[in-house]
Amino acid sequence: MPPAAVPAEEPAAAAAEEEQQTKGLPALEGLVVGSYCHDVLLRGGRVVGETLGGAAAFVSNVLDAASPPEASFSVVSKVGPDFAYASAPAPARHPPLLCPAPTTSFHARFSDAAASAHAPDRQLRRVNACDPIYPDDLPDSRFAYGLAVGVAGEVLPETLERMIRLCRAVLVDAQALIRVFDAEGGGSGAAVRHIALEGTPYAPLLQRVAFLKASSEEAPYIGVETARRCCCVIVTEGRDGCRLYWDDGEARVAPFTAVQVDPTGAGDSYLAGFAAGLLWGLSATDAALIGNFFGAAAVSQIGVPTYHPKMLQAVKQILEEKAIQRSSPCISGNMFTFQRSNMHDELHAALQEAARLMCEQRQNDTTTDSCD
Ligand SMILES: Nc1ncnc2c1ncn2[C@@H]1O[C@H](COP(=O)(O)OP(=O)(O)O)[C@@H](O)[C@H]1O
Ligand SMILES: O=P([O-])([O-])O[C@@H]1[C@@H](O)[C@H](O)[C@@H](O)[C@H](O)[C@@H]1O
Repeated sequence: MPPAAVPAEEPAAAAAEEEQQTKGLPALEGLVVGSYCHDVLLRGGRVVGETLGGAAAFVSNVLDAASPPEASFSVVSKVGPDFAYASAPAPARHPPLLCPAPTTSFHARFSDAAASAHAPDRQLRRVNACDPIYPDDLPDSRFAYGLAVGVAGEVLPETLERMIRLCRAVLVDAQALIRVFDAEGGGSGAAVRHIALEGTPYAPLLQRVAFLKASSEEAPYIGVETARRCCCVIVTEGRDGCRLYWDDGEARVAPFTAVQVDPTGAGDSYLAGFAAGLLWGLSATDAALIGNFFGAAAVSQIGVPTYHPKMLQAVKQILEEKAIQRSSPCISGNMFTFQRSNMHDELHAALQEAARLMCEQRQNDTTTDSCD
């Protein structure tokens, strides 16, 4: 596999220039690109939740909670004048860019049928779409890592291309690349479908991406066997955890127990937890445990979760202890380590204890409504 963010066939001079530009970077600064949205959760035709959504909201929540102290990040997100989460009581913590178009909005319909771990758990309709994020909307700075996390096609191919130029390593959520939106149906919004990644303008960029994450529902559209030759592919499998595929290896990573009340944001929180794990210096397979942990935390609450301070303290302590064993954060190095380390099982067991705190918090919670 080539070094994470350097394209295999890019001219040496351009690669050298890019390397030069990324020297002197603020150690672990990140760039999150994707818009916030309004989520309306429906069950049996009844609204059971209205929340802040968009991968950027879930991702920034996890990065704020779990990144190492020296790591900071910027969010590039667009919303309209109707954005409902600009101020208290629960504002989006990283301010978005304001556009004349309305805020992107999704209706998520949950079915009553018991879902298997791999069945689609919701039908999504996009009701409003804000403006795309253009390359010029990105800051003129260099970043250690970037997360491309669009939900409504807002991360344009040229925007992803610029992210790849600005960031040493880019992690991409497949939902930013393969979603298409059918024609609006009588005010009820556009149905969300997937198309094959191959043949889209994003496909040639894959070899310059470090990690591509897809849910098991999205995985058939990205073509895991082809994609793993370009970058490390992560397939999340709901309550079964996840699998990683790189060019010459693969790994299954065990999940954490959770009481699922709302699956929204699990994939987003997973990706941010995974990135945080890399920032702490873990190998990809070990970092996937942090992804699984925050995925489980996301399904335990409706909307963007709040983390119990005791639980967060426990997770940070675990990561600090494990970080003592790291040589340098993988994300700021040239190469990633993929294999599980010999502390993988120990890390899982320690996080399982923190997950237990999360379940206790949930049991003490008086909320009775659930989307699941
Ligand atoms: N019911 C669950 N119990 C425990 N962990 C879960 C559950 N659902 C999701 N997760 C965690 O969140 C990750 C992402 O969830 P998944 O449903 O696969 O993604 P998406 O939200 O994109 O459909 C999973 O890999 C797993 O680690
Ligand atoms: O649940 P998940 O796949 O991680 O991500 C979700 C998106 O698929 C959805 O479009 C958006 O409205 C949610 O807020 C959330 O970002």
